[in-house]
Amino acid sequence: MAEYNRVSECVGLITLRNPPVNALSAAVRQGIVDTVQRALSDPNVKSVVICGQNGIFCGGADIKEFRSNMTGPPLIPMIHAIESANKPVVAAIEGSALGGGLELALGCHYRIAHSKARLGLPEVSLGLLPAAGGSQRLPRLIGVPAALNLITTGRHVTAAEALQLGIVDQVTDHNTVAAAVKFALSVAGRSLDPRRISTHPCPQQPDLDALFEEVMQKVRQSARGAIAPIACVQAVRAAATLPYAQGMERERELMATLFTSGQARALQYCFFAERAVGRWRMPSGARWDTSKPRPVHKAAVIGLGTMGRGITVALAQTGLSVIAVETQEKQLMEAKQAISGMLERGAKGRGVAPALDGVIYSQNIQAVADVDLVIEAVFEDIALKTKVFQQLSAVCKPGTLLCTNTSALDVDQLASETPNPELVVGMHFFAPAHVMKLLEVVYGPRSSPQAVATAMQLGKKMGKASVAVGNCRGFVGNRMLKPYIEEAFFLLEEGATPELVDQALEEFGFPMGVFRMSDLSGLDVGWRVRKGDGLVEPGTASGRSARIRQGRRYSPLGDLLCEEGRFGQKTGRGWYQYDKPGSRVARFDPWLHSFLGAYRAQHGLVARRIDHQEVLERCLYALINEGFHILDDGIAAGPEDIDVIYVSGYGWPRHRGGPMFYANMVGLAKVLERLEHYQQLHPEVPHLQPSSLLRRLVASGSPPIHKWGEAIKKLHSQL
Ligand SMILES: CCCCCCC/C=C/C(=O)SCCNC(=O)CCNC(=O)[C@H](O)C(C)(C)COP(=O)(O)OP(=O)(O)OC[C@H]1O[C@@H](n2cnc3c(N)ncnc32)[C@H](O)[C@@H]1OP(=O)(O)O
Repeated sequence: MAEYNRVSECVGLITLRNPPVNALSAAVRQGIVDTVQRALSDPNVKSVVICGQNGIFCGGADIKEFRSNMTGPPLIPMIHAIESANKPVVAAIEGSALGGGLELALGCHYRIAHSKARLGLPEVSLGLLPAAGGSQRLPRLIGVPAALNLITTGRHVTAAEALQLGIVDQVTDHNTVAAAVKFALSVAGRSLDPRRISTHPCPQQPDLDALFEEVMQKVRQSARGAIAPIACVQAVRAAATLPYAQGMERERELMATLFTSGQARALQYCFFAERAVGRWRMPSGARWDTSKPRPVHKAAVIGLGTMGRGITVALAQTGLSVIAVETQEKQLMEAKQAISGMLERGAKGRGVAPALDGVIYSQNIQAVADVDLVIEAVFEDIALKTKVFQQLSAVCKPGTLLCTNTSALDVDQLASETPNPELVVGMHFFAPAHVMKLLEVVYGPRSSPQAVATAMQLGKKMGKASVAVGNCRGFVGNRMLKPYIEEAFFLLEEGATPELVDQALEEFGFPMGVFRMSDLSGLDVGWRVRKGDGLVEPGTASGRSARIRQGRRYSPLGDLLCEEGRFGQKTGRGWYQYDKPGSRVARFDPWLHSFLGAYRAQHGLVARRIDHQEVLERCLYALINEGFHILDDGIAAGPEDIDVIYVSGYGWPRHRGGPMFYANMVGLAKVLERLEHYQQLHPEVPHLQPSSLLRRLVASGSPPIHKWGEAIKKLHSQL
């Protein structure tokens, strides 16, 4: 797993070999220990170069090993032996040097990077800290503020930034290993004392206490309950204030707490879940590895409202040519200006030229005749979308994929109105579409595997977490959101306040609770949907019957607020009040509280004390329960799909792994027991009725989440 060669007569070349990312598995660590020893004991070798095979230095510790009994030589003494070597050791960094990979490089005496390489200590995103000396060496090398920034965010830096920060000694555009070997020859015999980072003190920093206080405050705020970023600050503080050996001891203690934490498990689960969703499969048996995507060189977007503009930007930023169509001239001009601005700002942030020429604007749908794929993003109206799809079917060349950006409409119904339903898929983007990570790729029973593969590949190119899901009302994300929101409304009826519900959810880790989120997105959105469903009635009725609609409990609270013109932030009033329409700071609204009191009195409801635990259990378990229905229905292929959707699109705290992972952590039997408890109290609420899949999983001994797939298959085959 680490190959040894002597090159240029006197350079020992060690090559890490562990595809795909040369992770530091036990075998690789053993290989490094052995080959370093061999190089150091060979009198013909004057210096050593460490590189990785296949254009990648090292992706860090082997994350898969963390959940097993770790064997093999430990990283810290291995890196220490390299740093203590009496011959210069040079890291030749191509591709990535991340986590333990960068820590290994920091143990080397010199670092040469290819200009396209990326370096970073992303352990924080796995619920850990750089505990192979990284938290102690990096601040000594580049100073406390820069190290804090890198270690607490986990961000990857380019080779150019790494050079500027002083992480690497040289950047090359050519063969990195050749450059490193040449460099190693040039430094052979030089004193290595100044190159051993662990022996340096951290560069002086004025007002160290104030700096750490400020950073800790910022980190606590943005961490939303995650513990790793805080431990990272503490570890860097140890580097800044303690001798190296004591700093290492502190690093070890902090890591010991993180390593076994539920948060680390959750974050590592998210890492693998994000990769697992790319290996999609459909109930028909079609799969990612047997379905070839079509090439897409040219795409079109129809309708340039907020969503269409964001989608155009996201497509153009991948380098595709995009035809952007809007039939009204004024709207087309406004959209062109807005899209150009977004492209320019995006390009500035990424230090590249804006892809302004990549977008052609047109008022005429005929302009899309030769594109490979169209994303329709007109208003959410089935009649309008059907008309657009029929026009597209007539205009586009044969084989063009027709995608609809919808959050609610029936993709299959739309497909059935076109001559080639196999070419139709849904692409549910989230606003703003060029920023939000999530994309639900919705397939109907008639969508071809090739259409799904193409949409999934396009999503990946756009940098989205793309998840293939079946077609049903609300798809996965919004379908699960419905019971969550409804429970929040019921809690208000029973005595909670928007402040209490939001606080419980925000302490859990959501960036915003239900009501602040509803104020942000606009109460009228849900009102329109409920009206469409025939649920909204004039708000004069009172008593229990007014709160039962279509045979189930219903809370008209949201409708009543809308009748008052309280649509949220945009009107300056919603569940909270705002200084003026469009303001973002939610303030307590006495009107709302007396309205709730009057509402309860009118309906004969007596307010009771509701605590955070009840808020969490009712909102989250109702949402999770719907997730089990979705798995049972085959709408999502596995719990990872649901979890990625929730973490990347709905603000579910990543350090809690997603709703299904959370249920697994809490214990399926406990979730079932609490749902049964609330269902007994609220028999008129169907979404509290435990899903039969949840019951069956509990009855089969609550298998761990990675075995649910197997268990579901087995349970289905028994039906
Ligand atoms: C008490 C113990 C003390 C231990 C001290 C530990 C201190 C050090 C800790 C660490 O190093 S933790 C790991 C830190 N490294 C990372 O977080 C990097 C993770 N990887 C990536 O960011 C990316 O994979 C990449 C390296 C940038 C490559 O990206 P690319 O898009 O090219 O490929 P992917 O699809 O992401 O990955 C391919 C394949 O490889 C698997 N994989 C990637 N990194 C690791 C890893 N570090 N360990 C194990 N496996 C890894 C990934 O899951 C993919 O697998 P498949 O999905 O194809 O099966």
